[in-house]
Amino acid sequence: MLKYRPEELTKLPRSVEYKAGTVYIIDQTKLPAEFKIIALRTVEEVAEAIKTMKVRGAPAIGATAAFGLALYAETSKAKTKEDFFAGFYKAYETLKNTRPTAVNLFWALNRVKELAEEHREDSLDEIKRLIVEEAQRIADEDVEANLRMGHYGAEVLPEGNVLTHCNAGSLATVHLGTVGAVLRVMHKEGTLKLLWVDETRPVLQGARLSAWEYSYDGIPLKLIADNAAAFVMQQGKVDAIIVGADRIVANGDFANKIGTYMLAVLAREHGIPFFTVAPLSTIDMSLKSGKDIPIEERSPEEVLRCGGCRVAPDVDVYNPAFDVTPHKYLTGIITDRGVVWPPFKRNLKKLFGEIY
Ligand SMILES: CSC[C@H]1O[C@H](OP(=O)(O)O)[C@H](O)[C@@H]1O
Repeated sequence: MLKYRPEELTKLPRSVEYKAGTVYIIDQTKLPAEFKIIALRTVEEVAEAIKTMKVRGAPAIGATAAFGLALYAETSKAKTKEDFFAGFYKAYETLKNTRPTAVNLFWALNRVKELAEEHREDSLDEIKRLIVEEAQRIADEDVEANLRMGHYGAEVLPEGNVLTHCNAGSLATVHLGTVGAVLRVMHKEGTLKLLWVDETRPVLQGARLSAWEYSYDGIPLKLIADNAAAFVMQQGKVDAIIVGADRIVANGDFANKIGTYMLAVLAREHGIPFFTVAPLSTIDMSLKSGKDIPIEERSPEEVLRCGGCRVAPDVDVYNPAFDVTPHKYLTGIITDRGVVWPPFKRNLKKLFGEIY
């Protein structure tokens, strides 16, 4: 039973919206210094915003890409269906090639593409209308999924101090967050005593984004360097760890921001419950193991600089944006259809079998 509505859980606006051929996003590269909403008016601008992480976070990326297709549909000057679909597929490829790890991107793009193809015999105006409608539906469903996950997660996380990594908050989704929804419901219920926020080098999604959005909503938190997480756990100051996910595969292995695997091993060492939370649109049942997940490598500049200052000489850099945590370290997977417990391979298969 959902006790709270989004507006009772956060004062933030949605992270991405669409209106009449324009995609509006919060420019996350400007936070925390500046809260700025920017307008994206071409597919290329949408793609660039995803690539440069002006908008980031698996579900937010998916919804933004879907709105990119809506933007194409609503602004296309094509006179024939053949020309329209030629441009549609070009837009689809441009958006598909932005970032490789978060499966929500491909899930959202394919959902819109398949709908458009199913209605190829309809009028061009009807096809355009359906594309825009489906993109909006994807965004609205994300908010409802987050609301459900918030309630499910708050039921299973123990009362006390929670540690999180990166940002899987409202900014990483259309609204509320995945981790963010759980933390906000716990805060509402009085069961979240303190939130430990990992700064999350090199892009600092924790320090710049999580610290900003959770303090904005009044959640008590302490920001720590990534290297301090183990010490905080060793002092017995963490009662649970909850992180987002960019791709969960059929056996429960999952990709998430670099540094997640380290936390999982430490949680096991210290007997701390370790959860990931993600909607079904983040689960890729086509991959059997985490070894199959494509891991994005980003620019060396992200590591060579911090807060705009150069922090290292011009040396070789390895900058994987994600790592893969084996399912054996997971206590549970909080989804919008309930909590999935071990054995993950069997229970994920059962969950998807009941739905599809
Ligand atoms: C709610 S999914 C958030 C997920 O996405 C982040 O990656 P990035 O900031 O590179 O888009 C991170 O892995 C979060 O856990």
